[in-house]
Amino acid sequence: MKNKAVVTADQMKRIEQAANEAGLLYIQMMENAGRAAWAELAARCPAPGRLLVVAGKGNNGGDGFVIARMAAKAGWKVSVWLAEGEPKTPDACTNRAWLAELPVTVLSAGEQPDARGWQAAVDALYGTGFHGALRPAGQAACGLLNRARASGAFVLAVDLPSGLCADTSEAAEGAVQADLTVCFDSRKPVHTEPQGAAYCGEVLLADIGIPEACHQV
Ligand SMILES: NC(=O)C1=CN([C@@H]2O[C@H](COP(=O)(O)OP(=O)(O)OC[C@H]3O[C@@H](n4cnc5c(N)ncnc54)[C@H](O)[C@@H]3O)[C@@H](O)[C@H]2O)[C@@H](O)CC1
Ligand SMILES: [K+]
Repeated sequence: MKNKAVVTADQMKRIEQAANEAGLLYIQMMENAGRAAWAELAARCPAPGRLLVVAGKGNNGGDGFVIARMAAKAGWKVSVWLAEGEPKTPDACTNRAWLAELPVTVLSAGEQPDARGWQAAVDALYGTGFHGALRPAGQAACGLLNRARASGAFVLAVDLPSGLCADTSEAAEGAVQADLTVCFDSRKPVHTEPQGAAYCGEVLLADIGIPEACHQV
C-alpha cells in the first residue's frame, strides 16, 4: 500500500526534496496539500460560514493561505490571523500575496481575533518544523484555537496540531486539540502514537502527488 510507512520530519523533508527535484515543485506540493485539507473541511462543513485561519511564519502557514483562498472562493467569510507576523518562506509568501486579490480579512499579529462566532478554524501555525515549548505568541495562538473550539468551531489541524512534536509526539503545554487532522503524503509518529493521536482527532492522510519512487530516500 502506498505511503504505509510512518516517516520522521527529516525523512519527510528528504522525500519532498526528491519530489521537487523530480519536477513536482514545492509550491505545487503546498497547493496540493492546502486543497486536500480544504476538501476535507468543506466535506464536513458544507454550508459557507465564518472561517478563521491561524497562520504561522513557515510552510504550514503557507498551506493555511491556500485553504483561505479556496474557502473565500467558495463563499466563506474568511479571516486570516498572522499570529507570528508575516510569512518567511518563499512559497508561503507567494500564497500570502495571492490573498490580496480576494475578500479575505488579514489580521496582523497584534490584532488577536475573538474566539467566538467561527463555524470552523484552521490551525496552520506549526507543522513538522515545531519542537520544544510554546513561546508567548504560540501560546496565544493555540489558546485562541482551543477557545474557538470550546465555542463550537470545528478545528482542522494542518498536517499536525500545533504544539506537538511530529517525531516524539511530545505535547507542549497549551497545544491545540483538533477535531480533524489532515496529514500529507505519509503519517508521522505523532499521528500513530496514542499521546499524539489524542490531540489529532480524526486523522486523514492526503496524497499530495509525490511519486512512489521519491520515497526511497
Ligand atoms: N516542504 C514542503 O515542500 C511542504 C511542506 N508542507 C508544510 O510545511 C510544514 C513544514 O514547514 P516548515 O518546515 O516551514 O515549518 P513549520 O511551518 O512547521 O514551522 C514554522 C517555524 O516554526 C519554528 N519553530 C520551531 N519550534 C518552535 C517553537 N517552539 N516556537 C516557535 N517557533 C518554532 C521553526 O523554526 C519553523 O521555521 C509541513 O508540516 C506541511 O504543513 C506542505 O506545504 C507540503 C509541502
Ligand atoms: K498545524
